[in-house]
Amino acid sequence: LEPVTVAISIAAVSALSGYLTYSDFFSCRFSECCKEDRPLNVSALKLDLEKKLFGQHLATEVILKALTGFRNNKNSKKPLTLSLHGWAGTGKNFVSQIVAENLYPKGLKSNFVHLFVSTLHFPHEQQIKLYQNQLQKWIRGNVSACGLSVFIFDEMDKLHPGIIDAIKPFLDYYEQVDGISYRKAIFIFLSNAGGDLITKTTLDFWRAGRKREEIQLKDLEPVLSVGVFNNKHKSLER
Ligand SMILES: Nc1ncnc2c1ncn2[C@@H]1O[C@H](COP(=O)(O)OP(=O)(O)OP(=O)(O)O)[C@@H](O)[C@H]1O
Repeated sequence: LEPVTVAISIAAVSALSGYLTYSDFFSCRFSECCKEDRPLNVSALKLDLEKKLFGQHLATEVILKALTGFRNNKNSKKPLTLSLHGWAGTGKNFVSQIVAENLYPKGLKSNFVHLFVSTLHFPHEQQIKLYQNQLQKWIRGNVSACGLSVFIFDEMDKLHPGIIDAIKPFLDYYEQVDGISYRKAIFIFLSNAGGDLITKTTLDFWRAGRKREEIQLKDLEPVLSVGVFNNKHKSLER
């Protein structure tokens, strides 16, 4: 290449990138953008969880740590998977909404946040094959459009094992699946399973005169893994 040609190419490239940045700025101002590299505002998420979510010190701690680590890691090896357990009305959907809003201002209404409710979206056992295909297409299509897509599955305890099998390939350590990388995606699973075991542990702490805030994840994990995952959720563990 002659020097003049190079200079023109460079000028053209910098003008083009200037134009792209400019148009990106405007399009993101007026419509929603998927900014995979935008850093997570950790203080805002912390404040939101501490101010809005009541009595769930473990969920607050774990979610904050997991999301911060995941979003700060430029080389995550697999998607972030969070599994939230508890009785009805303990705030699992509420906390997912807080997480979604901290990733995308539109929260659950964002084009990049997808909420599935087992009994609503996958009601008929005889349609499992169709659901599997549609769900896999949906996940694939949305992650290829936005790597930082969020998928929330409510009522996991009512989800057909076939649907869990359809989700599983996206959760593993793969560089790419069919040319798409799922390593920046976030999957949140909500379940009532184990709610009774969590309540029993909490009651045991109370009977022993210990504070609720003293309960640690290690007090619940063994109980949940034996009581929940070794039972109904075998297919998620496989
Ligand atoms: N820990 C909490 N802190 C603050 N508000 C809460 C909490 N738990 C529940 N709520 C309030 O109750 C509403 C219902 O809770 P939510 O739907 O999140 O419960 P859930 O655990 O998802 O229940 P389900 O298992 O029935 O889906 C929330 O929108 C929120 O207003």
